[in-house]
Amino acid sequence: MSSDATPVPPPPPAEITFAGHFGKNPLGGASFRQMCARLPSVLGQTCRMAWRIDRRSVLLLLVCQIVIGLAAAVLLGATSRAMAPILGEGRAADRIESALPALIVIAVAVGLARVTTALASYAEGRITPPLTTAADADMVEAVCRVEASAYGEEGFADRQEAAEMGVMRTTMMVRDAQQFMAAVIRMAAAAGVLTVLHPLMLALLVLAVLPAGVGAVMSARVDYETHYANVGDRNVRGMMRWWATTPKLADEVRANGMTGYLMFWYRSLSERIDRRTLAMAPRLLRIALATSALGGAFLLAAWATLAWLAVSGRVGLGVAATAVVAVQSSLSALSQLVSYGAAMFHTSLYLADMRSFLDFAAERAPRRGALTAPERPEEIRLDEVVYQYPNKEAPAVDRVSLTLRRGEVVAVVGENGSGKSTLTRLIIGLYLPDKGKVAWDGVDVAAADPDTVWRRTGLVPQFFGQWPLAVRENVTLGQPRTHHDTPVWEAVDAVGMRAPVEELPHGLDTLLARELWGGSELSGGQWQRIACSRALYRRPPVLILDEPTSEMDARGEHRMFTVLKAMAHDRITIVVTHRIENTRMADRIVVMERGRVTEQGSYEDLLRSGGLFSELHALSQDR
Ligand SMILES: Nc1ncnc2c1ncn2[C@@H]1O[C@H](COP(=O)(O)OP(=O)(O)OP(=O)(O)O)[C@@H](O)[C@H]1O
Repeated sequence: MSSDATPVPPPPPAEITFAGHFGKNPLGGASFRQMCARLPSVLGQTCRMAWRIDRRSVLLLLVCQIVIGLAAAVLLGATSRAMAPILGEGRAADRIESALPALIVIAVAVGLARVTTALASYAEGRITPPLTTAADADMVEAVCRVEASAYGEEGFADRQEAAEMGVMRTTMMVRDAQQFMAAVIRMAAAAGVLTVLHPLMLALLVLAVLPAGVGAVMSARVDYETHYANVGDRNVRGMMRWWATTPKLADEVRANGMTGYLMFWYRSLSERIDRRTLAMAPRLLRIALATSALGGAFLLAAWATLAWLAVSGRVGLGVAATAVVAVQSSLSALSQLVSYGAAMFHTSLYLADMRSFLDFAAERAPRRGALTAPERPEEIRLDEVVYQYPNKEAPAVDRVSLTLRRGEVVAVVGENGSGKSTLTRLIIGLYLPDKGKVAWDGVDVAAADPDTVWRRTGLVPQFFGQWPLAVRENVTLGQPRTHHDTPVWEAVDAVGMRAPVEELPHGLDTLLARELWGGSELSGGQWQRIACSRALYRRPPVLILDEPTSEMDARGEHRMFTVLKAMAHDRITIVVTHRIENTRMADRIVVMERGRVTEQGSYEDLLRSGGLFSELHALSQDR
């Protein structure tokens, strides 16, 4: 029986899986043969990626592999030649002397193999870091370049998380491929020698190692299944880790007593991930035991066959001794082949996720057309514009027709969720309408190169970046207009931030990141002023401010609107605001309700009309 006195248990984290209808486990229907068949394509993919990065190192790596293989073959041949005199009749000194040429060849082959192995690892070390950097940069760029609407698609974040694993695996893929190739070459050399001795030996050896190969691939499969089941949870856990530990939210977390819940939540999620991982352990153990037992039995048979061949006189003692070396060598090469083959197969699964995400992102890169947005648009016309977010029942913006003119300041007001922010994003082409048209001086934004549109826009969003960069870059966003700081100071002045910036330890050079060594922090309102200065610095022909003064003091707000008004004559300015008093400065006010524009007009007109605007105004006065 629960009562108000018994503490209510905290809710556990929601169950999240990557299995939404866009996520498809590539292992779902793959057979063992199909999986093995992936290896050549992974090898090819690795080669192509590495070739693009550093051809000389790839060539060096290939030459090294061939030399290592040849050295292994020469070593075995020379061992066979040395064994005959060493195991023969006569004085020890004479036997060693006649084996000497072969022994020297062995020493040279061993030395050569060591040197080339070192060179191969040097070449691999040169390829891997830039390869990983390239894969990582490709990922970041792919995400930065997609249409903003793609972020809302189901499975986007989970697919991205799965793809990140592919980026991490690139750190191992060249080494795995190199070791795999080296094993193939060593195998070929040893197998050649063994086949000459007795074909049965080779067959038995393959049988001895094959179970381990099957086991490694089966284990990789189980491991990937676990990874796949955990992708969603790991994604959320990673995000939650940031939210729980970032200094930006430290006050909220502490003062609201949330630490306990966050830790419970984090641990529950981690334990759920661990439970899935541990549930796989018995399966992995069964695979390991079965395959080791089978492999051991076949290996025993291989040694027994060799003993039988030697005892029955079918091969000489010298040949049998060489066979021992060849068996050992091919056994280790086969094990290497199997374990790196499995590792490559494993990597291929993650690379497939990475590839599929990059393709998914490429399909969502803007493909709008080659029209150029006008340099300084005279008017932006919205014609029956409709936009609905994925998985939403109703459009956020519904059949809106509106004309915005240069020199005009338009204020957009309306209750929370009425579609104001979405409307501003449609005006500047961040989203494209599902129906209807947004045109800048007649140029359809949906058919214009988005870069030409965004070169002409400045946006202060509700949630703006507090970039861990210097003050200067926080204003210019890395797009300086001049070699000197005059325009930066103008933008800083316009929002009343000169004195606070001058008081910072290094002025415009001060790093705005308290977490980083030497960084400083601004207050919430000061950050918002900096965000506004960014938009002013750009001097854009289309300026959009979404609740730009929500955190500012009265002086800052007054200053901001005065500046906006002063610079409004040669641009289209749109201000979204909840402070009805602020709309006095606008030439026109647009009122939104449930995605529709229900009223338009001047401050006085709307007050008189008795609609939602006058109601909101009355509420704002009723304190
Ligand atoms: N990224 C998104 N994905 C899905 N739905 C969204 C997204 N952004 C907004 N919405 C939905 O679209 C509708 C309009 O949201 P919008 O942010 O445009 O409203 P708003 O008028 O700016 O609200 P506020 O005054 O709270 O800022 C809301 O129902 C909201 O839930």
